[in-house]
Amino acid sequence: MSLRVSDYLAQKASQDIDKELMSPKCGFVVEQLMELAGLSVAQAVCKEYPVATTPRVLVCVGPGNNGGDGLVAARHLAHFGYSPSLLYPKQPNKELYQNLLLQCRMLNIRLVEDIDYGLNSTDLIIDAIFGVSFSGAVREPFGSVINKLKQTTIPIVSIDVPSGWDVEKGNLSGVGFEPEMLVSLTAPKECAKLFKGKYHYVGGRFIPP
Ligand SMILES: NC(=O)C1=CN([C@@H]2O[C@H](COP(=O)(O)OP(=O)(O)OC[C@H]3O[C@@H](n4cnc5c(N)ncnc54)[C@H](O)[C@@H]3O)[C@@H](O)[C@H]2O)[C@@H](O)CC1
Ligand SMILES: [K+]
Repeated sequence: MSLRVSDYLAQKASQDIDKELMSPKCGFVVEQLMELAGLSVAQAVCKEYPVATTPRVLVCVGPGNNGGDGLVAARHLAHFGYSPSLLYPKQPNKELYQNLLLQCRMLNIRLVEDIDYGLNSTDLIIDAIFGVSFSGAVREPFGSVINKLKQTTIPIVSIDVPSGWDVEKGNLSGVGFEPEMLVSLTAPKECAKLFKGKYHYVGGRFIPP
C-alpha cells in the first residue's frame, strides 16, 4: 500500500497498517513503535507547551496501546523536566504495560486515583485513553473521565484520536471533548479532518516512501 502524507486513514486501514508494520514484511516490534510514538508526543508537547509555562502534565491512560503511548510520553516528559502524573484506572496485566508503568515509577511519576484531584493539580492534560481501536459507547470508568475532560478549560493534547470520537466520523455523538492539540501517529485518521484545535502534528514516521 502506498501512503501520501496527505492521506487520512479509515479505522480498518490504520489497524491494517499497524499489523503490517509488525509483520515479518516490515520487521517492527510494538515496543519500538510505541517508544517512537510516545517520544513524538513528548517532543510536540515541549514545542508548544514549554516546561516553564506548563510544568505539570496529567496523562490520562487507557487500557490499550494508546495508553502505552501515554506512559512512554510521561517518561520522556519527566526526563525533559516536566512533572507528569498518571491517571490509570484500568491497568491490564500485560508485561508491555507493566514494564512501562514500572519505568514511570522509577522516575517517581505519581499515580493519581481521582480525576478531580488530577485536574486541580495540572497545567496540561495528555489524552492517551483510546486510539484507533475505540468503538461503541464509552464504557466506565472512562465515560466519567471523558465527561470531566469535556468540562475542563485546561488544554488537552490527544494522542492519535481524541478519546470518545469516532475514528472516522469524529465527535458526532457529542460525547467527546475538543482537544487543543492532536498528535496523529503514522498518518492522520479521518476524524482529524474535523479537528479544530490549534496544533496538529504527525508523529511516528514508520512508513517507508
Ligand atoms: N502504527 C502506529 O502508529 C502506532 C500505534 N500505536 C497506538 O496504538 C493505538 C491503537 O491501540 P489498540 O489497538 O491497543 O487500541 P486502543 O488503545 O485504541 O484501545 C483499545 C482498548 O480500548 C478498549 N475500548 C475500545 N472501545 C471502548 C469503549 N467504547 N469503551 C471502553 N473501552 C473501550 C478496548 O477494550 C481495548 O482495551 C493507536 O491509536 C496508537 O495510539 C502505538 O502504540 C504504536 C505505533
Ligand atoms: K487518545
